[in-house]
Amino acid sequence: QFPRQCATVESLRSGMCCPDYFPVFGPGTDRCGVSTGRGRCVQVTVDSRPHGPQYIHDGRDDREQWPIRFFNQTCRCNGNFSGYNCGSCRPGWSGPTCSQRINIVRRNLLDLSAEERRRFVNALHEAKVTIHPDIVIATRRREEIFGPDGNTPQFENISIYNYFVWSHYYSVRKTFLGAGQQSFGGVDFSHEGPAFVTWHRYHLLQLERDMQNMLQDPTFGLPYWNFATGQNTCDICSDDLMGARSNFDVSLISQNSIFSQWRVLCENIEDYETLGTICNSTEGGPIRRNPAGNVARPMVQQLPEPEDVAQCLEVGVFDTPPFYSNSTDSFRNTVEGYSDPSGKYDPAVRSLHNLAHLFLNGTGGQTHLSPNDPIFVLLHTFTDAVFDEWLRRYSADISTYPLENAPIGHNRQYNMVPFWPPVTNNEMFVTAPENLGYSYEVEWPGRALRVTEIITIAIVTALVLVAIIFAAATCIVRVKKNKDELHQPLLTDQYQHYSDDYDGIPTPSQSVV
Ligand SMILES: O=C1C=c2cc(C(=O)O)[nH]c2=CC1=O
Repeated sequence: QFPRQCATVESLRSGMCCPDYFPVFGPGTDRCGVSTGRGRCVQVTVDSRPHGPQYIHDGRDDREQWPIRFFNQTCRCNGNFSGYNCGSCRPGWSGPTCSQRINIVRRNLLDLSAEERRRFVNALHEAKVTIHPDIVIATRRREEIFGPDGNTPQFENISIYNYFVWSHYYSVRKTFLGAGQQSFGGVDFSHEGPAFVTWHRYHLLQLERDMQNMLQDPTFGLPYWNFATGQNTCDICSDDLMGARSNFDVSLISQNSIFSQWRVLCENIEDYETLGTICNSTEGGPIRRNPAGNVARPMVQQLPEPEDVAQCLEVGVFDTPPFYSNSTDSFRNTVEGYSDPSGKYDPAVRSLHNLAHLFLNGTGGQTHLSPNDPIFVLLHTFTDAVFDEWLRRYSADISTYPLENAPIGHNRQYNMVPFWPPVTNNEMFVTAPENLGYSYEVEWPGRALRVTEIITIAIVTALVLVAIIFAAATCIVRVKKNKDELHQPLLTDQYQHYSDDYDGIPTPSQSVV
């Protein structure tokens, strides 16, 4: 969440997090790369518009008006410069002056060659075991951030992949209300609201960027899992991809997969909730996964259908009041999966993204843990591909993205929790190829016809056929009539013939047909 340089008593006390880019003349002399025009240190802007009624504990949570409880000054970068010290480029740009356009292609995981699959799996594992070069995480709430002695900032190093896991946990954690009091769960900074799509988009961009830097490969792109197969099997759960099922325990991953060795972060949810602590970088047990194995909930034993994606893309309004998990006719609530694929809200339904999570039936199906299963990355790139297609089809119409009264964290101008430097939901509401430097190699299913459409087409076809038959019959009758008229001898000729050689028996030319 915060740059290592800012995890100090001085930085926290001053509220300034503007690290140097290249401090030739000593610390603090090149904040935000100011000496080379990269950026400068400015006041943080926070969203102070009202949030929706779901959150009732204002003043009790560090994530309110993010990131003001920790820092009120940050770098603002010029042009295409970006990052915590303006030392990197905005997504879609590269080069020493960030003036070269780049486009990263996100492909279907199943289309990767054997060598590409191997490289992707290895890259994920490297991210799991490589300490994040820039970022550290807070392991205590702001109230306790200086530690028991009041002078020891409570931050920890974390690996690149585990930071991805931790960010998701931090965004969904309950609000601690004090020892002996039940933590408040009616809060989620990344789900059940319009920020669902923008938050997860930035979450993926950040992992992709971190992995590009780690691999020193600026072309590295995260693949996607097209989970809308309608099947009751996980087609990417093979040992060359996300790991097959173990032969020894149905809910574990095969030992032939590196992912069987991964250990899960943020498992001790009861501790965090009762003690008011925060998940740290300590890992616990293995990833659990039992696709289609939830016998108690048959509805989540089958993945979404291709048709569901097609239908969801027909929902033309981005979000609808109350901008929550009970919104109806909302594209966001439909792709998130609280509405049925046509957009109708139904509390009993789980579809698209939610259904894919629940189908996994294990670590990947529990919100505070789900990114621990690497399938999360692929499930969300596909969800993001659907969002991007929606943005393309509807010209990124942001008019129904609420400026206020969305659940806390979800207003258009809210800085997404817990990212640093501050980035608003707004900034992710743009088409990816043109604005964020990546695109999806994907073909969208055509939409099957509705019953009313089938009936209309049948009626129109029948009417057209009747019209054609009628026209043809009229034509035939006319032609026949014309022919008859042509073959009808003139009366005078007839008289002539009869009078010329009449012998009482008409010749063939004289017979009347
Ligand atoms: O990790 C997640 C797990 C989820 C479960 C549901 C549900 O609909 O019950 N939704 C989820 C979202 C997640 O991100």
